[in-house]
Amino acid sequence: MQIIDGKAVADEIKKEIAQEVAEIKASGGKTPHLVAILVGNNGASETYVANKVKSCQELGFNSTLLRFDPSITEAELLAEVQKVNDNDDMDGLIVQLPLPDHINPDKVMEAIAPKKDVDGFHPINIGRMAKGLPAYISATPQGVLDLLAYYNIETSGKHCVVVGRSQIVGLPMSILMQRNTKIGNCTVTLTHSKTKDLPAVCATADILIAALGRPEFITAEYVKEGAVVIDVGLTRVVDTIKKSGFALKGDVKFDEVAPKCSYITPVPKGVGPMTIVSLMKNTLLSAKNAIYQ
Ligand SMILES: Nc1nc(=O)c2c([nH]1)NC[C@@H]1CN(c3ccc(C(=O)N[C@@H](CCC(=O)O)C(=O)O)cc3)C=[N+]21
Repeated sequence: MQIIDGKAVADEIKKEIAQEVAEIKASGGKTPHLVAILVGNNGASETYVANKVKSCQELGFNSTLLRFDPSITEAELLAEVQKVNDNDDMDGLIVQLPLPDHINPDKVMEAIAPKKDVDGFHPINIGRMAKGLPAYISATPQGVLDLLAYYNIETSGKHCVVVGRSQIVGLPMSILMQRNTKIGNCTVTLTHSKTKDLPAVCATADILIAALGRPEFITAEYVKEGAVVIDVGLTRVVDTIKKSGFALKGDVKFDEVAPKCSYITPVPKGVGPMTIVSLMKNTLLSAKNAIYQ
């Protein structure tokens, strides 16, 4: 059994990106600029956005954090998105989710110019990704692909079971794993809350990707001997012993599942750090006009 070290892989890729950005700057090219919009003050969102801004600083990117009060109207937020769309210096825009209930996230995602949609959430990018055309691929699924590639994990012909059909992880993950690409060519089963006999279905997986958002839901009975298990879950659970008052839990009950696996990602330091790296990579692609000319 091998534990996939997402943090170490992320750090290595970050070094490569920083090197490339230094070269771009030295030759007078465009410094990548990522803009993050944060509405309200959700504790977890604060941490994630702070991590993104910090990564920009480490890699030599410019970054702008636009914070808005939770009372901002949908129309006002859409106008703010438009301002970023119209600003040629700004290469990438992410609007941190979740948004307050009175704002429709789909409307906001659709308002972001596809060429600045480094989250890969715009219908154009999802459609282009599904067709195998150049597109921004959403950061978490891209991070999972990069981890599988880094560890030379064979995917072709394997049965991949994805648990969870979210627009930002489960659904794109299932599309990516079946594509005719180096990491791909899986037979994919996308499971969700209405799936019958979920433990039995999961137990047929060569590659099991857990992205349902329920802490420690995937126990040993869901896992086949020798499977590759990728844990995308990240839930804050109250833990009064911890200084922060919470512990981070994945969707997989690590201690009982790990002994059965060939490879497994931990939480934290698994998929999470790769998500941020993917976002940085997409922002660099945007600054280079590599996806949209
Ligand atoms: N528009 C938008 N784009 C996103 O990409 C997006 C989002 N909204 N909303 C929330 C999710 C969540 N997400 C994470 C990013 C980094 C870590 C990460 O760095 N995790 C560290 C630990 C972080 C910690 O200590 O809390 C780890 O797993 O080791 C986790 C989760 C991006 N998201």
